[in-house]
Amino acid sequence: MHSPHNNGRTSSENIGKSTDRNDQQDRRGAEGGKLPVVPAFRTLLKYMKPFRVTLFIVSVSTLIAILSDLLQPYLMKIAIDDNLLSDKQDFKQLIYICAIYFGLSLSSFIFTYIQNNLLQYIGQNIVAKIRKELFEHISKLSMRYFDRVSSGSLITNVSSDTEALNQFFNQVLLSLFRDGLMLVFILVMMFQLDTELALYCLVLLPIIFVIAILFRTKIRKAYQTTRARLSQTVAFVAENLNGMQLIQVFHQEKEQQKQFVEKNQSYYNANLREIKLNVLFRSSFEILANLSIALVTWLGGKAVLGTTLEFGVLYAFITYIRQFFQPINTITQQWNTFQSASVALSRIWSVFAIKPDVTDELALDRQRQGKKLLTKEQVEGKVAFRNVTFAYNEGEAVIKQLSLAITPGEMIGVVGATGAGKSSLISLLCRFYDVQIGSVTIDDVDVRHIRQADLHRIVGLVQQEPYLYSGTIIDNVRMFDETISREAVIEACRFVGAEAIVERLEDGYETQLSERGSGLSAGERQLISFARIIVFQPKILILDEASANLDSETEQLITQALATVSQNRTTIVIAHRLSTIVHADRIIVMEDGQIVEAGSHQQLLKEKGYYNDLYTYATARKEHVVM
Ligand SMILES: Nc1ncnc2c1ncn2[C@@H]1O[C@H](COP(=O)(O)OP(=O)(O)OP(=O)(O)O)[C@@H](O)[C@H]1O
Repeated sequence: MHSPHNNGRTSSENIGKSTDRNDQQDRRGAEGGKLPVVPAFRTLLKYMKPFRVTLFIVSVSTLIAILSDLLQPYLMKIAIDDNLLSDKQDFKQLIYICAIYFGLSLSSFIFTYIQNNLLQYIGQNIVAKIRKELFEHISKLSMRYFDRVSSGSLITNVSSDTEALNQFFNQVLLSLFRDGLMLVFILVMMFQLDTELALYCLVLLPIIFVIAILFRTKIRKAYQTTRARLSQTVAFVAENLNGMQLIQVFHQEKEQQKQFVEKNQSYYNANLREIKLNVLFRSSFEILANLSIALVTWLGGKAVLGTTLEFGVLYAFITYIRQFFQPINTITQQWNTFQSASVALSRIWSVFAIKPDVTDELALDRQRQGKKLLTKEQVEGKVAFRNVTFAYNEGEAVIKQLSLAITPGEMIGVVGATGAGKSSLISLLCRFYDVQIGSVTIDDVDVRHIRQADLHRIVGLVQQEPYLYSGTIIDNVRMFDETISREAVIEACRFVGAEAIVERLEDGYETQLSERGSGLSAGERQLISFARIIVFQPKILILDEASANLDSETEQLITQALATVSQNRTTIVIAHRLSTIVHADRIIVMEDGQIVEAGSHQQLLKEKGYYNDLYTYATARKEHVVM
């Protein structure tokens, strides 16, 4: 039986399948780079708006830092031509020049520090905000979305894609700001010093651009391949961690390791190619820079010897050429970070663009029309499925024209062969999915007219494999809701009979649990989630009973706990062991998305149908039926 939350898709077969899905998604993600870059960054501007003033301070600081840097060679030129190589011997002016030089270095340091920190502050804030919104958005998406997209892909979206954005702010934006302005100013200074030499240097610009464009396309492709392969590797690891038990049980370790080695190798190859291209690109720039210095030394040197150029000017010029290549190098180096950021942005926005299938629209419409919404406080607990048809995939109905009316406080047991549609039925009541035909109502109100937040307070679900979060037992029972007191949690555990189990643990209620509920058996985890129910007091309780064989002591505890928590509460139990539901008010038997038998235990035995066969089989084997 599948729990409605995870849909039970964790077979080793499915691990492979969802990795394939992932591959497709990653390929789509890699192609995301082809999406228009401008709209992707325009949306980002919206996030930058609140930081307008800070951005202004960053611009001013950048300007001051650049000017401080660029005036230094000019100052040296004055020192060389007016003092060192002249007859004036003006020591006082030389000291002034040195003092100003030091002052400029200090100013460059201070304003670069301010600019870097402020830009980082803006970047970190925006990335944290996007990450938070992305997580919120993903948590609101419908189960249909999680059926399609693997968790590995989403982990990549929330972690590495937002990290790529982080680098965009730390590196690209900083470089565009600082190095772009620096280039312009260096050119101005060069023309100011000597127009002819400056024009020779300008000749290099087209060559630089040709090299940049040549490499740009190649590096971009290499980068996209690297990222797509990294996502595939991360997704593969995530899938494997989720399905580790199955992998070990089915001795799939070697096969999975083989697949991982292949993925790892292809990621390694892609990485190496990207690195090689980058190194080649940078080296080409070094050669060009050195070539132009040699050219200027040759041309300028001749002019100095012919006394048409002052030595100080040549010195300053050569310094500017070094400084000229550095920003170009940095900007072009940032090109792939920029590429990765635009791919990441496209992927992030495409997740944001997905709208949940299940929404509060109809409930909000009702509210707008001034009608009262159903909340937990008013609910009596009447549940009805009216002529419901539901399909996960179009044309493949798994619930077929099913009708079922449950009175407040009634306890219903649901049995049926695997795939009969039991979990799907309760998924519809919890509104993990919406029906295609018919309706599901609570107290005669369609669940689509109840706000999801209210619905999930009205309907409490104990899953087949209850999910436990990283945290203490107290946290897990009260679901991190600090308004619920520790005493209330302890009382709830006592009420459902989980007290003895908790007290057996070394740290008692403070025992740290993990995702897989470390140290607790399936039955014990269910008892903990019964305590959750008591704490949150839903009006309708759904129990997807654990299919694992429980020891008779835990099973007895669970049966007692169920009897306790189901009192005065509409309860639906998907039963794997008939012993749990023998005393139910009504038992329904499902087959192929329909109810084929319904009645009390005694009535169903008399009917001599499926239920009777099941029960006879169980008693003949003197064990509880596990389906
Ligand atoms: N998320 C899903 N996407 C597509 N098909 C699904 C999904 N979940 C379940 N199904 C299919 O719907 C049908 C009913 O499944 P459901 O889980 O409701 O049955 P069940 O009676 O609870 O079975 P089991 O006891 O094995 O969990 C099955 O054919 C199943 O393969």
